[in-house]
Amino acid sequence: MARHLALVVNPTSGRGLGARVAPVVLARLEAAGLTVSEFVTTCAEDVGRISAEVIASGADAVVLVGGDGTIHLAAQVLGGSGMPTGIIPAGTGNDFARAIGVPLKNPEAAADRVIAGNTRAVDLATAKGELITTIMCSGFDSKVNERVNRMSWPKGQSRYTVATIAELRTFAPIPFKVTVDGELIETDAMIVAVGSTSSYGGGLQILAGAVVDDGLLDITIIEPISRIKLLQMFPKLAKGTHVPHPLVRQLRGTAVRIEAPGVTAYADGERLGPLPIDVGIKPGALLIY
Ligand SMILES: Nc1ncnc2c1ncn2[C@@H]1O[C@H](COP(=O)(O)OP(=O)(O)OP(=O)(O)O)[C@@H](O)[C@H]1O
Repeated sequence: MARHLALVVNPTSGRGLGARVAPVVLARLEAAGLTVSEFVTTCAEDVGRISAEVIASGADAVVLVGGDGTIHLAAQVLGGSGMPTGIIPAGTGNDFARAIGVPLKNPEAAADRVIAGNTRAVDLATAKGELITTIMCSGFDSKVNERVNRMSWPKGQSRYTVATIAELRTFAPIPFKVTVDGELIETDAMIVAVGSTSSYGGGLQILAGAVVDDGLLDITIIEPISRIKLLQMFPKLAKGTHVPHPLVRQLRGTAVRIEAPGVTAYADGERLGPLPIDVGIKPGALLIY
């Protein structure tokens, strides 16, 4: 029986990659005999609104063409709905797609996962009444994120490199209180990150080893290290080989509270709000291809 899919496209993702990828994906899905309705978003609000309309319309599945910001917006509606969701990576970071093993640079292969039709449920984190599809960061990384969002130049991934170097000049360790399932850790730290997937910033494995469907949050605390050592750690983050470092602490739990003065947390690359923030987990909240 032909399935009816809704293709929700953020044309601005990946500086226009979303718009370029969408026709390729549409053709692939239709060639496989699927009926596809395409919706191109014109603003951020469209992503949630269209996702809600797609669920109400009785479509069999939704396929998102976009990056982590698009997935975050759609997940607010699709999370807990039971709606099978396909992901076609078209962002700059694509960390959620990376976590669930979707081919990152081959939209036709990503579409083939939808065509194959196998689904599985993955966990989503929760904070401040929002669903988080990747990682909430606080500390050096959220300050870099804040700086990136203020920058108009350069474009793309290199903004992170420029912002990281700029932030390093003034950053000092922050006094954190991290409570994991009732156990309080008080420590100065450079970074406290929590989430259900392993990477942010386009593949930096800050939560190396996180499993997307184990019902647990992973937490990484990077305790005070020199600026030069923090900089040296970044290439290791890309491979996840920073973990054996004695000042990198990894924990798991289901309820996490993070407190620190003057820190704004970011989640899925978007501003979440000032600490303190309680993070929880909704096991199996999103059904993905
Ligand atoms: N037409 C639009 N439709 C949807 N979102 C839009 C639109 N125009 C701007 N946006 C904004 O674009 C943001 C970024 O989209 P997205 O995350 O998909 O791309 P990206 O930033 O290139 O990728 P990544 O987050 O993976 O690095 C969204 O969070 C949304 O706020």
